[in-house]
Amino acid sequence: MTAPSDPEAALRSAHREAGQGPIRRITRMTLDHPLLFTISVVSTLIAAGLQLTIPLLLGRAVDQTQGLLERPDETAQGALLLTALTLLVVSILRGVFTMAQNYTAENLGHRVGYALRLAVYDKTQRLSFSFHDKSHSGDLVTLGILDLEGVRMYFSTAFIRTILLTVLIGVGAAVMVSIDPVLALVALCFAPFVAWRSSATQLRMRATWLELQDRLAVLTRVMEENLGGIRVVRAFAGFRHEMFKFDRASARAMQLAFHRVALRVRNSSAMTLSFFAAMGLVLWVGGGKVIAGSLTVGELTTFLTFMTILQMPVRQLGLMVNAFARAGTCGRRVFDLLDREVEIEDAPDAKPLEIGAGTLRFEDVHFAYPDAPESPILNGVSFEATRGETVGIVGPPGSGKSTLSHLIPRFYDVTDGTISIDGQDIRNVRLDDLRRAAAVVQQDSFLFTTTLENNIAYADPWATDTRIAGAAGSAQLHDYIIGLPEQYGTVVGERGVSLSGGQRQRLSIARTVMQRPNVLVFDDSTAAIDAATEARIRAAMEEEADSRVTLIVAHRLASLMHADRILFLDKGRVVEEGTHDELLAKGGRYAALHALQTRPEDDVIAEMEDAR
Ligand SMILES: Nc1ncnc2c1ncn2[C@@H]1O[C@H](COP(=O)(O)OP(=O)(O)OP(=O)(O)O)[C@@H](O)[C@H]1O
Repeated sequence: MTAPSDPEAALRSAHREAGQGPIRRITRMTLDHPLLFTISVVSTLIAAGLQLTIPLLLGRAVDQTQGLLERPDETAQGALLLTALTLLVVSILRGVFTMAQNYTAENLGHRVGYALRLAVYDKTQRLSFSFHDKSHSGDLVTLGILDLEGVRMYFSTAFIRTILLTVLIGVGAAVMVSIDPVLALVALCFAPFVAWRSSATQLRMRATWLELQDRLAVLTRVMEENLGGIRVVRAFAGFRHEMFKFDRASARAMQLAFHRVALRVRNSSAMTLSFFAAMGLVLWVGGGKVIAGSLTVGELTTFLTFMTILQMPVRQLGLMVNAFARAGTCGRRVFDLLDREVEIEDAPDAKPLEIGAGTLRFEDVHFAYPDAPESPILNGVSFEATRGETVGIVGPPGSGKSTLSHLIPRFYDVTDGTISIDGQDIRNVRLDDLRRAAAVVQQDSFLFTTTLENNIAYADPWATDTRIAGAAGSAQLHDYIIGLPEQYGTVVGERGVSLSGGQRQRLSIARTVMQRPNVLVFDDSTAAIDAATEARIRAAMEEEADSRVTLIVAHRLASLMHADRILFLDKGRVVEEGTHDELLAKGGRYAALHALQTRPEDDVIAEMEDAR
């Protein structure tokens, strides 16, 4: 048995027998806990055996009571007492072993669930952006909760139940046949019908459950979007339309729920009816045999008790079939994710990144997103920047500026060409080293629901207060933070204080600066910050700028015109390159953009039309 939480062992267990069928893999995972597995199976067998002796003991007790009524003596009384005591001991032992079986089976199921939950989380952290671009986060959450639950329940509801039901039904039927084959046939006539009804209904219930799950997912998505876009909804007075959308999804889910209830109730009534009909038949046929003297009252009692005991496992056959089907589908989804190839990870011979002069070089870089290989985004981009240099990247929307910056920390790999740092191809160095050395301040500034301090020190949780305050100072956020009642202890994010767009971006800058990267990329990350604050941020960072390469992607030329070199990107190609003054003198695309941003729009448009 592994320790209650041993992450390494859990991850190994979840990845065993990759590529095999889900049921086989889940069963294999349960075998990683041999002690729990053995206790659970042995307890199940003993509990089932003990349960099967109860009808025999009851039958014997009834015969002994009858004998006592006919001929009361101490021996008969003693025998009845012994049977009663045995019944008591058997019942207690059965309870103890059932308890052991339930506890160990649930315990084992939770360990399997823990291992898979960890492995799923680990995988989603490592899978490349190209995977996350295509996946809906809601679907991953569903997989991480509902599908894992289906797999977790496998051991107790499918595996152990199969052993229990096989022993109870198999041995129970054999014992009845050995007492009276004809009566056994009558007693068991309800079993095939109930087993069929139960299995068929459970499979139909499963199909409707999957549909209900889909409908609930739609409902969640409608709600998520509505809450996420609450400002848009209010601004466009979209309340009625949103209400209609929600009501339609909700009504569909309710109809399906009604259908499921009707299915369950109808099925349960039919099974109960057939069971009592069979019991009536046994009483009728068995009663006749008792009168004829070929069966004792005790034996008839044994039959009736067996039937009561067997009713539960026969009805549960459907649940067992359902548990296998559920574990199969849920397991397939979970293992498909776990078996997914991680496109971007350390090469087998990845080396530590060694920083010397800190030179970043793009050599004839080509790139297309993996899901659209026929639409190249970058077409032969080459440039070089050394420590202390600032490179500005500008160009029309969609020209590939953000894409270019995302290639540096290997969010995606180049399709062709090479990106290197100090001559080391970034695909050949350790990913952790690379991502510590090359950091991107993203366009969207994500805040974790925690304190400002934790948000800023995300990359280095052990950073001193002085460093955190220093980073916030460089990002021009320190003065705002110390004005808050809780200062750096203020909780931000969904359940905390709301920050403005500009403040979020400044926090994002502080977080990245904390990392002291060798290559720092600003991906349009000052768009929500006013020009004066931006200039102050730039001045504050001037000192540290000497220790790294800085790349600035921006639409506002004021953000990058101070750069040592500016690249004008269009359709994934560098169409102009030079300093601000050189590019102005050239009178090309950059100069036109500059004119547009610095002079009245009408003048520039008129000038451009004249030039045509
Ligand atoms: N994850 C993605 N998968 C597929 N295509 C993408 C993805 N991200 C961006 N693109 C496409 O790549 C092209 C370049 O996008 P990119 O964001 O790099 O441009 P950009 O120059 O930064 O634009 P903007 O100035 O508007 O931010 C666009 O056509 C965009 O639709």
